[in-house]
Amino acid sequence: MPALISQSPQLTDDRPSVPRELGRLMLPFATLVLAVVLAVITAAILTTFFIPTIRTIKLIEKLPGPAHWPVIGVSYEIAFVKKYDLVSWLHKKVIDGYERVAAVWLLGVPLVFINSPQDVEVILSSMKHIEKGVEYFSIESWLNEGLLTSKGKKWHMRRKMLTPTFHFKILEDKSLTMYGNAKRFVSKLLEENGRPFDPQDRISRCTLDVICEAAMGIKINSQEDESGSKDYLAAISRVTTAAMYRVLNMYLRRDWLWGLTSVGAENVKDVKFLHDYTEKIITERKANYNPREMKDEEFLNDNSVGMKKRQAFLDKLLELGQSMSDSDIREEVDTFLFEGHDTTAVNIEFALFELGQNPEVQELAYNEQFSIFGEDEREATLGDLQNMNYLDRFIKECLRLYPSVPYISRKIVEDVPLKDSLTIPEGANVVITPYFLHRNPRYFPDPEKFDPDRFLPENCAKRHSFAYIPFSAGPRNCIGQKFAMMELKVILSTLLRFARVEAVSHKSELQLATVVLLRNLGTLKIRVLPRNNKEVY
Ligand code: HEM
Repeated sequence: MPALISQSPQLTDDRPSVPRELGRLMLPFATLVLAVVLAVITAAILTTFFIPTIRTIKLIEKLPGPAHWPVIGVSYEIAFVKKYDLVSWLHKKVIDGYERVAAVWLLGVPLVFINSPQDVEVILSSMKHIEKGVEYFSIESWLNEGLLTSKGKKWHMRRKMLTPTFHFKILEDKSLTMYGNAKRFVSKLLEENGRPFDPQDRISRCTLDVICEAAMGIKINSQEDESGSKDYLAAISRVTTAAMYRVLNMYLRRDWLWGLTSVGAENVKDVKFLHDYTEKIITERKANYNPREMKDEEFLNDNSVGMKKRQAFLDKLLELGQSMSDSDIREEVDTFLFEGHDTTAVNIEFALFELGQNPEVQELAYNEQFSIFGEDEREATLGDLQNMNYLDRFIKECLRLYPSVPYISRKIVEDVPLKDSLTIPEGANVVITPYFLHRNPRYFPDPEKFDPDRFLPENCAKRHSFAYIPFSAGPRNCIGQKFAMMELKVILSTLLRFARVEAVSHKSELQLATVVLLRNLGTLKIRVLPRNNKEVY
């Protein structure tokens, strides 16, 4: 072989060598790749960037706020903020030093943080500014146009239709369901035999069982057998984390670009899984739902309008099957399954933590339970719940320090004049943060101190009613507020009656982060011991 090559040197020289040929092809190829990359980036920027009007830009520049690049604003900075640093970053940027409002730009979106209860009242009480802000795009592929994210006529119609499904008469009927699940929950905590553990997973399974049984009419028994909920809860955790990531990296707003990223690709699969999960719930309820059998539950006496038909949530949707498509029903089930279990779960986690941190508060709460039930092991009635004044204050204090929904926003559809000649212009994205409002020392002195007595009637009377808004307020407040308060009371009352919580983790270990809801990112361990050697069953 070497001889052959050396005998025909001209032939080899005349023909272009393979590397040189490749080299010549590489240049146009690289140019093409570069052009495609540039086109993708340009398309991403053009389709992602929100284009404000000159008027909006001018009016926003008149509002107080931190120094930042015009229009692009803090987008480059926020993309590098770690999720556990977001709370302190927001505090430094738009809360501290801004008693009323602070405006910043985020990739063309004018964000106006409203920090005073008086101004919050103007926005939340309005019937005009009821469309959700731009951040909600990040959960739309999952919740579509369910009640939380929908707007305009669709929202009005659905809200009117669904409000009666959370009427107190319906709730009264659900207290037994809640109590059964609460007892199962406490007995599962006691199975840990006083060892330190993180109760997060057990709490989520309990609240998921409650919402499935009480609102969807199906039993998934995930407290007994985690296989029915494990993948659902894991997918919820990933989907909410991905939503937060996307809000912080707003340039990933477009679905096509989002789908090209690894987080986005996983998110598409998770959303499909969550939709399949809720479809199974709907199919199961459809198969078992017999309107005739429900008669006693459905027809409840309402003194103002005579006999009125009231149904629990999913049955109402199924009854309207003709006017609602399968995907209409699914988007509401997705919304209520998530909102109905995760918001209460995160709050119960913080409540157990605070019971452990404050043994004297726990004793007062227990004494109240003892004064109502004594040694009796009967279930809690609606009347009992109404007599739990100290527990009510304890829950309110938990929701003050740890509002499950720490950040809400609205799209401003026409200029909003505030007092002292401040104007929030049309097109602004107003942000209201219950987390920071509830820590405003002007309304809650020594705000980090855990003190249920802040909610004694005489103390509440002195405070602006919009200084405390864990369930938001106005027309788009939480539709499940009464359900949530009742569930929190039933679960915590049952826990206090049969068990005692001891702290293991310290307050300094809290790692609060906004991941759609307010979550603790680390583990918060507690010990649970039987109260007076009482058996739960
Ligand atoms: C501790 C528990 C809860 C808290 C702190 C809470 C808080 C909130 C807040 C602040 C909003 C307004 C969100 C916004 O404007 O973006 C909201 C809306 C909503 N909540 Fe709750 N929630 C809780 C429990 C529940 C439960 C148990 C359900 C269902 C059974 C529920 C269903 C909803 C729905 C569907 C909306 C949207 C209402 C609308 O826009 O018309 N929530 N919630």
